[in-house]
Amino acid sequence: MKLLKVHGSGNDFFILDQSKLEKPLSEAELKLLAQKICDRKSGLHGGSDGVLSVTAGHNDAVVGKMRVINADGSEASMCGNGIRTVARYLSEQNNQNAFKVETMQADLEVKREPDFAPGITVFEAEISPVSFTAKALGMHVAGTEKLVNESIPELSATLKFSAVAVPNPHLIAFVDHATLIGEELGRIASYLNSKGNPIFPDGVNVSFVEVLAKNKIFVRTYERGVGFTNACGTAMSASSLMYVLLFTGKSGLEEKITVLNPGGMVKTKVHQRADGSYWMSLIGNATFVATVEVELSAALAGDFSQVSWQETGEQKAYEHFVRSVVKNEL
Ligand SMILES: N[C@H](CCC[C@H](N)C(=O)O)C(=O)O
Repeated sequence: MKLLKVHGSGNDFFILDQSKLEKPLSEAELKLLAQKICDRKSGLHGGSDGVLSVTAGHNDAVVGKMRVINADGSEASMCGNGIRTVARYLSEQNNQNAFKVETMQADLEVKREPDFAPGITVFEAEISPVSFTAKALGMHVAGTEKLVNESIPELSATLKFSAVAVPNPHLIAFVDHATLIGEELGRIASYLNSKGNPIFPDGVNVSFVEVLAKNKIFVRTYERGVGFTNACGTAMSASSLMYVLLFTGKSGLEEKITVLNPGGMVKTKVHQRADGSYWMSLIGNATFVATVEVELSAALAGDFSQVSWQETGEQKAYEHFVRSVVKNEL
């Protein structure tokens, strides 16, 4: 079975193109495969944040379909960093640079963009649909249908939170630098992703955001189904939306925002449609790290003793990009 090790801003995945398999995996196999190969200790070559399953799109205009399986085996409706890598994979498979990718709730536009630096292939992805409703978020906060810059005393006596689904659920707080790098994020996020918590019973991605300058933010995220990751594309998009709504207002629409994260940097734009709804553009690297071959039966058993791992050489270019370009942005 062939896999492709990829990352978007250091948020890493294995792409599994199921259209190349004799028989698609069962739901149970797909879940178990993610749990086995993603494990950071016992997984495939250091594991990953998740698996991106690619299959044929629902019609010719939609080049492929992406499903997102987190490292714990749970499925998410969207993955912003992941869809850029799937877009590049489908672009090279089909020799197209602009097309749509089917996701759980929408067919999303993707397109090739100019490289950020030598060897840094870049794609732009549409992040949509966006909803603030408690229902879309799976959120239960007493008497709260929409949470925008409000306190949640059960979580924190000081922080103010916003909740937005893009369409996966995000809880976001704007904080100072000490809080950004402190323990609060892990404490709050692990509680909200613990079994039986009454606020987000299905879990939630939690991000702390520091405003570094006008149209420049730093986003640190604890992801549902994964834990702390280098970056979370939907979180960076959701944080950009909240930055515009809470700090710049309408003048911030259509402006390019630089979003830094522990794994690197992306650019975002926030758009508003005539009907008042929002969507975002997420622009960032789609790095292919290695091509991988492993027997499915061995992978499902967590046996990675007979794996073929061929590095592409792109990771060196990415690390140079982070050292040179990204560090200068901080
Ligand atoms: N952990 C997320 C899915 C992956 C999203 C993230 N990796 C991204 O780039 O958007 C969730 O359960 O909603």
